[in-house]
Amino acid sequence: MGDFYQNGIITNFHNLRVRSTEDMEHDLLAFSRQRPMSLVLPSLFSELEGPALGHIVEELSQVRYLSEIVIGLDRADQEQFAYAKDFFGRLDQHHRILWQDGPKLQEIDVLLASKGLAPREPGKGRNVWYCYGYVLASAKSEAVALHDCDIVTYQRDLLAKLLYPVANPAFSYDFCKGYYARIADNKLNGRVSRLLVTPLLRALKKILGPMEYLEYLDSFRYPLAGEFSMRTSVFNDIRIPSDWGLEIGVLSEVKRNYSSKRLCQVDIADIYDHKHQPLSEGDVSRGLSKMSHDIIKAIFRKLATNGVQFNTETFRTIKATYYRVALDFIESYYDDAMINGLYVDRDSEERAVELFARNIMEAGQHFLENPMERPFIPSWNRVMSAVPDILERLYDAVEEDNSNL
Ligand SMILES: O=C(O)[C@H](O)COP(=O)(O)O
Repeated sequence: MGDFYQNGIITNFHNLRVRSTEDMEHDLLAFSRQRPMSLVLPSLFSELEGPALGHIVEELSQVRYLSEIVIGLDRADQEQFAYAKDFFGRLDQHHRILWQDGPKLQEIDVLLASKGLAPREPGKGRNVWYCYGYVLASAKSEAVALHDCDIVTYQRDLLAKLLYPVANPAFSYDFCKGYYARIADNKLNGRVSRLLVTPLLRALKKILGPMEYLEYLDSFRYPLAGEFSMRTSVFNDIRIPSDWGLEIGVLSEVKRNYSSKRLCQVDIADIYDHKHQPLSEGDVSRGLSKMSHDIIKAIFRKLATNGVQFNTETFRTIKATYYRVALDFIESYYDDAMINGLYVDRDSEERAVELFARNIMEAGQHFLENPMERPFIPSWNRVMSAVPDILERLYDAVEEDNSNL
């Protein structure tokens, strides 16, 4: 059994392992009458052929409290879209697939691009953004959860725990982030979260002194978790990055719009494993190197909007401080792994930290040279004011694509 520690910044929902999934689902079914719920699944076509998604669909088809499942399907041609319809046909719930590369959704993208409002980069952020647009358009839910499609350890209680805080009408939470331990094959995973994000936040706190934003980000136990839930209206007014800065960007935006009393995190799984990307040390456009670059930039950009001034010297100091903090973290992770009978490869941990330290300098330099770079997708509120019938158009396009589901 875990602990029941509260960090005093956002509410932490623990798993004290005294309640069954069925009992929680029973409550959720009752809540759904007052507060209907949706699930968004951002997926690459390749994930339909991967080891996780088949089982996720099997688990989901036992869930009774969802009004709608919205699948964002990226990188699929016509034949693959037809295959996807069949694949997701096993879901009992009302569900829709957004065929992102299909002609109808591309037409909408072209329309938005002509007004400078379309997401500029492909990726998960873009996929999620269109899915939320569809959730707003279909107006079937008041609470919406999102999780990745590569979770090989998926159990349906993950979804129940994730939705509960925003679905219970007696609670006042608008946003909830999931957390867990990433462990597989007797190893600690979660390299970017453990070895970049937390040590970088601690280094920034050392250098910049107390800052509410840094305390807030640091209060999340797994800031990069791809699993979160929110009241549907939250999405109207947030701007998300289209790149790997998505998770940090969402946390920053909900902080900007809501009191921290309305934000929370929840323990959603005992263990969690997913598809692992290579470190890609030699290539900043791929793998964890690209991911770390995007995340570092997202944090620096947000600090700049909080009044922090950066120059090359600041980035050098951040890099050096980060490096020292991260090495101490490696020690702690190593010992924590040992006491749990797990394994940590110190050499690859140190190589990851060296790469992230280099990327702090590079991302910092990039930030200085491109101060106006904005990977943000506009909020749906802005898009709806520029193209008043956009939600109807999106809804109709998706309905037509899914007409024979
Ligand atoms: O969450 C993370 O830190 C990144 O997604 C990398 O995760 P991994 O080390 O488990 O592949």
